[in-house]
Amino acid sequence: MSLITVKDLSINYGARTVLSRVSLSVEAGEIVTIVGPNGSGKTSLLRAIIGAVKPVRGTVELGRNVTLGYVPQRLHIDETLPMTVARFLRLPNGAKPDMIHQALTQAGAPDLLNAQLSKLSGGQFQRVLLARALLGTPDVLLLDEATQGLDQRGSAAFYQQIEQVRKETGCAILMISHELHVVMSASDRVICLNGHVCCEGTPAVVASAPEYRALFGTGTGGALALYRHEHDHGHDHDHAHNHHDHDHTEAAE
Ligand SMILES: Nc1ncnc2c1ncn2[C@@H]1O[C@H](COP(=O)(O)OP(=O)(O)OP(=O)(O)O)[C@@H](O)[C@H]1O
Repeated sequence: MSLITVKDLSINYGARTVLSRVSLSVEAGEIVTIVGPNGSGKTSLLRAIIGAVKPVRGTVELGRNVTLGYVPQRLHIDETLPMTVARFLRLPNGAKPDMIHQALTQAGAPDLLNAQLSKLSGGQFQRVLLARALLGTPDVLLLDEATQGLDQRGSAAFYQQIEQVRKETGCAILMISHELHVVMSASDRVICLNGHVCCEGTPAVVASAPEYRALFGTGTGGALALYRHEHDHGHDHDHAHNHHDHDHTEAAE
């Protein structure tokens, strides 16, 4: 059984449909990356998986005893409030010091224990959020654009840490990223989302799919083009749509 099975999921905000009939699954130990333009419903999908958004259609099923760890896109901390990393990590469930130490070590930040949250750099803060998610010893780690605001070196280091976490803990990872050229190599599977699943498969398969190229262009410069691009490719054109090795049916547009 899959760790996560999303079937035919649709999400509306008011009258607006932001996700339409999305199906996907996450298997043990794999790294799956979701890419897609701004506003394509990536965050909404993760939030539906953790149960924070209620879908209007479809289901999210977790495998038996599967636990999720969630690293949000951003978290606002009151900067005037003095709080150490240790206290922040102890807060939700009263984690024990040795668990906190282990989680920080796995997140690549064992030295931050007594640092003040407000003094951390963006990269350090992301590692603390990662440690917080790891405290629950998750079977699947969900990461929402965890490297936003980091420079390229910082985000490459963060993704290396993620691969290290998978190696050490065996957990699966479902992450959102816009840094395609960085995550492509670190992903077993890529899902390209734009209100619906445009295409999915191994990084190589997705990179050469016409749906993906229509959104991202080709080459590493495509990541930038993504943010200027309107979703203007049709799904009833005469070019081939190879929806590789998965069984979802194309969502109605
Ligand atoms: N709580 C909400 N109420 C109303 N609209 C929302 C809500 N949350 C998100 N939206 C809208 O739904 C659409 C999808 O948002 P979502 O954050 O899921 O996309 P995204 O792909 O993660 O975007 P980004 O890459 O910018 O983070 C956006 O147009 C957003 O403005």
